[in-house]
Amino acid sequence: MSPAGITLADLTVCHGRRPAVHHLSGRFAPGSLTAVVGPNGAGKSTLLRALAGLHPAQSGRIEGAGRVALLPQQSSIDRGFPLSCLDTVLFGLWAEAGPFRAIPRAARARAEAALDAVGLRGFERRPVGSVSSGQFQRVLFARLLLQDAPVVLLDEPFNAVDARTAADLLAMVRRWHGEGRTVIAVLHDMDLVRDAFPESLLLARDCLGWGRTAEVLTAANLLRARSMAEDWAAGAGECGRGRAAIDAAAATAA
Ligand SMILES: Nc1ncnc2c1ncn2[C@@H]1O[C@H](COP(=O)(O)OP(=O)(O)OP(=O)(O)O)[C@@H](O)[C@H]1O
Repeated sequence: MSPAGITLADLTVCHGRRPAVHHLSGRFAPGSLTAVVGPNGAGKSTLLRALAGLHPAQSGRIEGAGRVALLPQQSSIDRGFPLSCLDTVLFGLWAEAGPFRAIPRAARARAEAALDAVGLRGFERRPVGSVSSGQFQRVLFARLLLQDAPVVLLDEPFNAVDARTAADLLAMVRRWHGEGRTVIAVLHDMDLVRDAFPESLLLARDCLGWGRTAEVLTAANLLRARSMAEDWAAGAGECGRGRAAIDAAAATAA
């Protein structure tokens, strides 16, 4: 697996005119394992979607993301579609194969192997609407396995799963890290982050810290993130720095 690093250069990502990620600069080193943490509404999911190319930058740049595999938040997925577990895994190849091409037999075999690897052998034909939350999260991890991307983006991967499933999925995350993939996960469990994630990015729209987890997740930083969230609950403003100011800042830095 050739390692992929991702650089963010003064990245701002908006919903409408409101910034969800605000002038974020830094680098996910190749092969790093980073937790993205912060209060509700801090911009974590928006950042992941931008890294996956699903949400455009308002200003600034994302460099080097290349081929990524995204695990979206489970709550954002409609399981009402009559799709089988195997088809859901195969869905991961649509970006490469296109929606109207036949799925090669080898890909089907790989998808079956991926379901097997996450402990769901025999679930191939089960409709995704009929499996539990934890089983569905395993299906989504199987999809990531099939995608086999150098960058893996995980949005709250251990939400609504039991301890056994969380341990199995965390083992998979550690394996990806060991294989040299760049892994970025949105998480709320600070104990887990401190225990298993060497790097952290603390976001509250603005970046409050990015680096070694112990240095980022200080009591002072976490308190500041919380108070920023309380401030914006009263009403988020537009980005105060206009295009001209951004260009001037970039020119000064160059
Ligand atoms: N589709 C959307 N349209 C408008 N605003 C949105 C949309 N999605 C998110 N937002 C807003 O953007 C901000 C950041 O949302 P985002 O989902 O990225 O935060 P988050 O840190 O992932 O939150 P959480 O921890 O609750 O999942 C929030 O204020 C949210 O209300």
